Amino acid sequence: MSIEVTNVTKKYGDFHALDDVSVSLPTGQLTALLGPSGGGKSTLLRIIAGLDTADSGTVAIEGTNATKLPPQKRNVGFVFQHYAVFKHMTVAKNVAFGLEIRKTPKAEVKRRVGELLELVHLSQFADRLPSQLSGGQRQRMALARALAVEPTVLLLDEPFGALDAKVRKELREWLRRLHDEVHVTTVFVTHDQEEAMEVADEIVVINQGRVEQVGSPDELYDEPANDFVMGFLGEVTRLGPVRLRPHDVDVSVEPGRAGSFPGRITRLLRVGFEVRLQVELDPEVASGAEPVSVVLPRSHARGLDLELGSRVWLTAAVGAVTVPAMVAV
Ligand SMILES: Nc1ncnc2c1ncn2[C@@H]1O[C@H](COP(=O)(O)OP(=O)(O)OP(=O)(O)O)[C@@H](O)[C@H]1O
Repeated sequence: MSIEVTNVTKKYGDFHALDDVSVSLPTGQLTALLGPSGGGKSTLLRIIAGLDTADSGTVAIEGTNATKLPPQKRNVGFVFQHYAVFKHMTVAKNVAFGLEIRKTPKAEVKRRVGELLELVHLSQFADRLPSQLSGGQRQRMALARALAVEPTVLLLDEPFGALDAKVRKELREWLRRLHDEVHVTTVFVTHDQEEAMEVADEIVVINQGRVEQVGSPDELYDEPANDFVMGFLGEVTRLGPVRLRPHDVDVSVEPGRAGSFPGRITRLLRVGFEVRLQVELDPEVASGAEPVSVVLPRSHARGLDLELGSRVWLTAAVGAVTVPAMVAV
C-alpha cells in the first residue's frame, strides 16, 4: 500500500472534521475522495500532504511513518484549485522551480522540463507567462510542476474545480491518460460524482468526517453500502419499501405481477433515446408518497403505448440494486 491512513481524527473545536478515518490507497492507483461539501475530503488530503496534522491516528507513505514529517520530507506533489503560480516566471521556469531549489544540474533541469511540457502538451507555451495561458492550460502547468520533482504521491484538491464544464471534461480525460502513462499514485478530491466515476480506479466516499464506502466505480454504483452512497452516485427513487434507480423500475400496463404497485403516469418526458416518467401510486398502496421516477428506453415506452394518464403497475426489475427506504410504507 502506498498510503496508509489509520484511525485519523481531526477536530476543529468540538466539530469532528474527520472521525476515526482509516483508508489504504494502493501504489500506482488513481483514487478519488468523493463527497459533499464540508464532508472532510480536503482535510484528509491536507493531512496526507502534511499541510495539516491529525489530532490522533497515523499516516504512512510507502511504508514510512509520515505522521510527523513536514510536507517537504514526504515526497508528495500537490495541486490545488487556486494554485499559486509564480506570475513573473515563464511556464518553463515555473515547472523548473522545484528542481532548481533542489540544486539539480542545469542540463538535467532543461531535459526534464522539456519532457514534462511535452507530457502536458504545453511545449509551445514554454516561454509564455502564466497569465497568457487559459485556465485549463494553467492547471496542466501546475500538474507538470508538481510532477517535476518525481513525487511518490500526487495530491490534487479539486484541480479542475474553477474551470468551465467543457474544459473540465477535457482535463479529466487527459488526467486519466496522463496517469496511465506515468503511474504515479494519485489522490484527487472532488464533489462531482461523474468526475470520480469517470477518472478514478477507486473511490473513497466521505461524508460528515467518515468513510461511507471504498470501492471501484462499478462496485459503488452496483453495490452501494447504504442509502447515502446510493443517492450520492446517481438518481434514486422510492418504490414502496425500497429505494432503487429509476431505470431499475419495471413498468407493466397490466395488473397481476406479484408485489406490483399500481399507479398513474402524471408526467412523461422524452429526453433523447429515453423516456422519463413520474408515476403517482394509488393512495391505498402509497398514501402521500412522492411520485416514483422511472426511466425507460424510448422503444420500450412506445411498445407499451405509454401516455400521460396511463395506468401502470410498477415492480423492481429482476436484479435491481435496492436499499431499504428509510421509512417503510
Ligand atoms: N481551519 C478550520 N477551522 C475550522 N473548521 C474547519 C477548518 N478547516 C475545515 N473546517 C471544517 O471542517 C469540515 C471539513 O472541511 P473540508 O474542507 O475537509 O471539507 P470538504 O469535504 O473538502 O469540502 P469542500 O468540498 O467544500 O471543500 C468543514 O465543515 C469545514 O468547515
